[in-house]
Amino acid sequence: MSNGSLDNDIEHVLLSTDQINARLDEIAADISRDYADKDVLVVGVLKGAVMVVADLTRRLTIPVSMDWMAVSSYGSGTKSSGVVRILKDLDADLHGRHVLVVEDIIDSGLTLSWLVANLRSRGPESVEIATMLRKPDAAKVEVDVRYVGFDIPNEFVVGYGLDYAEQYRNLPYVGTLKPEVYGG
Ligand SMILES: O=P(O)(O)OC[C@H]1O[C@H](OP(=O)(O)OP(=O)(O)O)[C@H](O)[C@@H]1O
Ligand code: HPA
Ligand SMILES: [Mg+2]
Repeated sequence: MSNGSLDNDIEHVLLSTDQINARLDEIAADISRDYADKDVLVVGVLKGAVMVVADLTRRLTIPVSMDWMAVSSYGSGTKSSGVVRILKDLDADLHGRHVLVVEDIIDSGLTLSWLVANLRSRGPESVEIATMLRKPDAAKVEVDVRYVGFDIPNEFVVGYGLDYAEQYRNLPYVGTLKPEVYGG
């Protein structure tokens, strides 16, 4: 990890801040239309989804509640362990609610397939998913996603909430890391 600018460790930029913002405008318009007159609970999945939830919900023109869940399947590495742990559960009761799960990325799909099954067992009216990024070539399980920001290649990415060893979440764009960063 460099001591200089945050940008120094980035190999190439996959999605610029402008691209992310333009896509957020479109998805927020879709969600505002689809959920008009519904009692929506936005569930943000900590920690990666913090940026997406903040930027997406501010663009919605409908009232929503927000709640947070923390699950982790990656630890500090770059591969999903497939074992999902609940680190923090929701405060809200899901009975009769329209739940919109917001994620930063669907990679193997293991986290969300597990999470959606878990949330469905709590009696919600509906459960849908919005994700900023998806890696179609990395899918180990199919997850039915209603709103997708961008499909990206099967490379490890950082920024816009996504971390490597808890760093780079605050990059305002999405990029790949230089190989020497993983070298330690
Ligand atoms: O589709 P998958 O292969 O399951 O990967 C996606 C999940 O992995 C990341 O979370 P992580 O466990 O790294 O926690 P974090 O959000 O705190 O970084 C990401 O935020 C998703 O929740
Ligand atoms: O590509 C990724 N980058 C960071 N965190 C992740 N969690 C799943 N996939 C990724
Ligand atoms: Mg992570």
